[in-house]
Amino acid sequence: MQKLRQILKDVKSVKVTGPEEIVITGIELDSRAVKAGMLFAAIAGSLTDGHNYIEQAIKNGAIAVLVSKLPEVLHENVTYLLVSDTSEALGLIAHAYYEYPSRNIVLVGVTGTNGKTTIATLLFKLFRELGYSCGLISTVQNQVNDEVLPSERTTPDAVNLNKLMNDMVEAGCSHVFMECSSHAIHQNRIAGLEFNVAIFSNITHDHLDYHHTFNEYIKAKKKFFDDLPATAYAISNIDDKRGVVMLQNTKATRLYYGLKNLADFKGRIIENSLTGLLLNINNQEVHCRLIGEFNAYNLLAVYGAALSLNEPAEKVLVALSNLTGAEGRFEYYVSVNDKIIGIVDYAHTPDALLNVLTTIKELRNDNEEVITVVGCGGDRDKTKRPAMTEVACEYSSKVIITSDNPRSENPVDILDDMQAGLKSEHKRKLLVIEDRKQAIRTATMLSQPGGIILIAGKGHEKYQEINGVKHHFDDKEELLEAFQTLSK
Ligand SMILES: CC(=O)N[C@H]1[C@@H](OP(=O)(O)OP(=O)(O)OC[C@H]2O[C@@H](n3ccc(=O)[nH]c3=O)[C@H](O)[C@@H]2O)O[C@H](CO)[C@@H](O)[C@@H]1O[C@H](C)C(=O)N[C@@H](C)C(=O)N[C@H](CCC(=O)O)C(=O)O
Ligand SMILES: Nc1ncnc2c1ncn2[C@@H]1O[C@H](COP(=O)(O)OP(=O)(O)OP(=O)(O)O)[C@@H](O)[C@H]1O
Ligand SMILES: N[C@H](CCC[C@H](N)C(=O)O)C(=O)O
Ligand SMILES: [Mg+2]
Repeated sequence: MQKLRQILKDVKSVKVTGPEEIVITGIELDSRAVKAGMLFAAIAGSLTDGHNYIEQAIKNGAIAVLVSKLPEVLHENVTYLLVSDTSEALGLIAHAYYEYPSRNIVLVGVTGTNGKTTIATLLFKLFRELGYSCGLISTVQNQVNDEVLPSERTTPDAVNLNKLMNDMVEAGCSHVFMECSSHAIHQNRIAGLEFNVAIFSNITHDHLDYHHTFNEYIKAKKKFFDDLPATAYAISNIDDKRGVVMLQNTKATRLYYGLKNLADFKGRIIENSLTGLLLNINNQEVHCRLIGEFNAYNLLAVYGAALSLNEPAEKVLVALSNLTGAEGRFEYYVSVNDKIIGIVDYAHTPDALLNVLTTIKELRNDNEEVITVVGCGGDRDKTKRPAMTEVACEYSSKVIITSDNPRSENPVDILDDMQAGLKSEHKRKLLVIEDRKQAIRTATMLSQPGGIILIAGKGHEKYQEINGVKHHFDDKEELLEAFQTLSK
């Protein structure tokens, strides 16, 4: 419950029509979920516009509405708040409604195409290990210290995000680590939040269904750094082509990490094996349990963030050496009889797939076969489909393409898209098995003893989404069952 006047304090230009001295009981951006006494925020979306549902919101009990254009007929007992950008105003209002949670914690945000979940999760685990009370907001799960909460999206909408962050403050958290997806930045879900540290991992091909061009996608991510205050630290990957540009217009203190170029947090890989990474970070050696060059970057980002928050290097390195990665990221299992290695990984972009497969290539012997099982999500960026198949074929001995959340699309159409323009030498490596369970079974049956199977794209996900229904499905469970069948 908050006074309207109080929560409008940060919205610069707002024209109020109707009663001003009111108290609201909550904020909603979906008219269907509005309850008595709430403020309804009308947001223009990709499918429809919240402005079309103002009447329904009022019928459901809204006493205030946030709009960018006034409806023709106004209700006397409803307060209309006219602003130029409702999604930005909503961010500021939600932050104020939940008593500015970001001001009461150290807030670290991570953006980039790949690595957000890994970096945010490692930071959460690291700071827990260092003795802090912490919150995590991520694709896999949200967490308040040891309490695990389900996560529906990478970054929740402004209302749920501020509510969750406020719960974290109330639970005594001193630090919160969160992923900031490009959708979230673009839709102002994080507007008004005061970040202490912002991290950029990398930018490659993804989400062009939403951002349309690569430049728009870059601009969306860059906005995160442009909006930082001068007191914050902006930490970027200097080896990424866009690593410097990302921080070009930030007021924050710029810091860089990297393996190749000169950087504030400079790493070198001494050894990279299936048991982990031996790294040299700023002239100190550390052995970490994560695997692959891309994880060396993630670990450097984590190290940089911890040092910028004044944690001592020695303590950070000791804690880092104990950490495991996030669920469903390069998790590997070995079959009992045939010593087949099965790897479950969330790679769902061409770049992530390339990274994972080149890492596997570095770690295996030349004579070991690699079978990749991969699919592409329905209602998502279609241009990545053939690119993912090409990468999979280039770096695997055999590829089985299959379903990965077809959503409202016909799975066969997605599989067709994945084969568009495929070179003939790649076609020869390809099997098409729509049913993901069968695809995983087939991979284990085709695998030679000592071979490697990569199951890519779903990682931690526990479902297969078909026509709006989420059916239980777990790559790890399927892999282990297939291994058991093999050993019978
Ligand atoms: C593409 C995208 O980001 N969509 C988000 C967006 O929906 P939209 O623009 O399609 O909304 P819409 O359906 O057009 O409706 C517009 C507005 O009208 C309202 N409405 C609609 C119908 C009605 O009867 N009443 C009503 O009030 C809606 O609540 C909405 O506020 O705004 C909605 C409200 O916040 C979000 O729920 C929705 O996320 C959907 C579920 C989604 O799938 N988002 C994904 C793509 C996403 O955000 N992913 C990122 C990154 C993923 C990654 O890590 O790679 C994430 O952060 O999770
Ligand atoms: N720094 C990195 N660079 C490139 N690829 C990476 C990096 N870190 C992880 N990956 C690959 O990308 C996959 C996704 O990693 P992660 O979940 O950490 O990224 P994310 O940015 O959170 O993804 P999403 O946007 O889907 O939530 C991993 O399973 C791995 O294959
Ligand atoms: N969280 C991201 C990646 C999902 C990866 C894959 N499993 C898919 O469903 O496309 C998204 O919703 O776009
Ligand atoms: Mg993520």
